[in-house]
Amino acid sequence: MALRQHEGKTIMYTAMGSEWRPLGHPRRKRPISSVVLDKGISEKILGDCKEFVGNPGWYTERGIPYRRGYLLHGPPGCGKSSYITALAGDLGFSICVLNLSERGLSDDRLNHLLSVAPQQSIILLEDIDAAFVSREDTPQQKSAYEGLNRVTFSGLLNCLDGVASTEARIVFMTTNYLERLDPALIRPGRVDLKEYIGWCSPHQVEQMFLRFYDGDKAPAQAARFTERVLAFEKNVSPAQIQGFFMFFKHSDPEEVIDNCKMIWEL
Ligand SMILES: Nc1ncnc2c1ncn2[C@@H]1O[C@H](COP(=O)(O)OP(=O)(O)OP(=O)(O)O)[C@@H](O)[C@H]1O
Repeated sequence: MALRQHEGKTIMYTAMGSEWRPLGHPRRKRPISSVVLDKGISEKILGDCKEFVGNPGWYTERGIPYRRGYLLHGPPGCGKSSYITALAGDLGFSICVLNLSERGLSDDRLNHLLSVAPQQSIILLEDIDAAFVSREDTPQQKSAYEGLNRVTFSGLLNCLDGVASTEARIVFMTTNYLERLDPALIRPGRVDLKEYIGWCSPHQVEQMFLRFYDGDKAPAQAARFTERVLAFEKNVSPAQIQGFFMFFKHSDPEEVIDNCKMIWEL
């Protein structure tokens, strides 16, 4: 009954004390095609996850813990969170969001939470760089973190290594700053697939346009829009383009093309 009620929806969980609670109402599944990534990236990650979820035997036969870690890195507003949400929907998984910087989240509590996470869920550790400083950072930077009741770096590594269960365990981490992460955190076994989710490529600009505008003229208009945007030689995120299209949502596509410099001004 509960399952049928949530069909077509993605449940987000947040940690409350030592348990997981649904965060708001289940969200309508976001189609994975609505997140426009550069060519091949979405297929690569989705394919990897499906392969993993569909082959428990491969892991047990080899005595390998049945878990897989992913890291999406890149600038803000390029679709990391949106993609993970859409991916969860596609897999029929829920998402357990953990904020490692949260005060009061000790190593023990983290360990417990990971072991009681709902079945068929993705564990999402967002902005993983904010929780820890790299071992190469200065003592001053490190001391800012001391004295807080928080997860320790080695505690997190232990928890990640210990996340083993008979069902598929998928952990996603995101960061805007790959270079700030300690190599120990992202070594194979903890992070098995790393993917850069970056500023829009020409392909993405064009696809974003086509998601908003249709009709016979749309392909030619999308090509012109892309050319104009690229002529500025500025980085642009899908979130910026989306915001721009929303601003012009009642306008004619030609007006949208003519005003594309506003992408960076809204
Ligand atoms: N690649 C994309 N395709 C379609 N929409 C996108 C894409 N990237 C971002 N958006 C839109 O921009 C907004 C912000 O995106 P999102 O939160 O997924 O970015 P993010 O990369 O996770 O950013 P941050 O690093 O700040 O967490 C969302 O409303 C989303 O719909």
